[in-house]
Amino acid sequence: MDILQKIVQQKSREIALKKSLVPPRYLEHSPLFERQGNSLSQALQKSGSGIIAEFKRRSPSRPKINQHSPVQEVAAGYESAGACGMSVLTDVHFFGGSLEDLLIARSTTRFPLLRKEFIIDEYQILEAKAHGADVILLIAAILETRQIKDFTELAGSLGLEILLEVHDEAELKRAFIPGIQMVGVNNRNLKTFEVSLETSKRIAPLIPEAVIKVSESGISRPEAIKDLRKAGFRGFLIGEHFMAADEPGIKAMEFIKAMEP
Ligand SMILES: O=C(O)c1ccccc1NCC(=O)[C@H](O)[C@H](O)COP(=O)(O)O
Repeated sequence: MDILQKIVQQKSREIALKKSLVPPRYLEHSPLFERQGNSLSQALQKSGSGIIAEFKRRSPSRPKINQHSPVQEVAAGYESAGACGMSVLTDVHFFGGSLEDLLIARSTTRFPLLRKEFIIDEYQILEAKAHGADVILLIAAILETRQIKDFTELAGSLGLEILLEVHDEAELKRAFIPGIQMVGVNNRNLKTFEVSLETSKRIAPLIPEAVIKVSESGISRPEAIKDLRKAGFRGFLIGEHFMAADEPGIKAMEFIKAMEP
């Protein structure tokens, strides 16, 4: 069983339990359900840094990244560093994140927030809205095309944008549907955990022109951004490189300054 299959197995158990404890209609009572979303795709379009800075405590490829930084400090740091948005990992079991982290990030900042989660059920989309997300991630590798259509429709009705994540050409071909605002190419091979920015460059020309391209994972040098921009990318999702620092917000600020021409 590969890592995504393990995560999905765990996720199915968690969702069944959550649904029995908090029925979906209760999520709709969250005051955040009325909040108008803040568009990440527009923020990325308006040039700026293009950085989507991630809050990530640990991961299957790196068991200890940062156990000490409070999410409110990191969120405020990323926003004042000039990031276009923030990605918050909400998976508890494999990444040490939580929905509470998302809620705290929301209460601290105004910029767009991505719920970084392994979404396999509509319930998780309602949760994302109820906890202040502006964008959800849909991972092609764990979803049928039908589910991507249904989830995109539900997200749209709630004012949430979609970042569709692909790892290769076949996934892009099968999973991309109109209505998706952003496509993210994940540079991390989830079987070996190796990262290669060449994956982004290879897949970029196949992504429809009108869609915002995001390069995800393994970015640690400001010079890499120049290269990825040339390949057509407007967004750059960076987690480990910032979070491994003592002060992720300061690290992000230095990185964004170093990107300036
Ligand atoms: O990061 C992992 O080890 C991982 C393993 C299995 C599924 C997903 C995983 N990461 C999620 C991500 O997409 C990254 O957190 C994100 O792109 C940022 O990557 P990085 O800058 O390399 O931390």
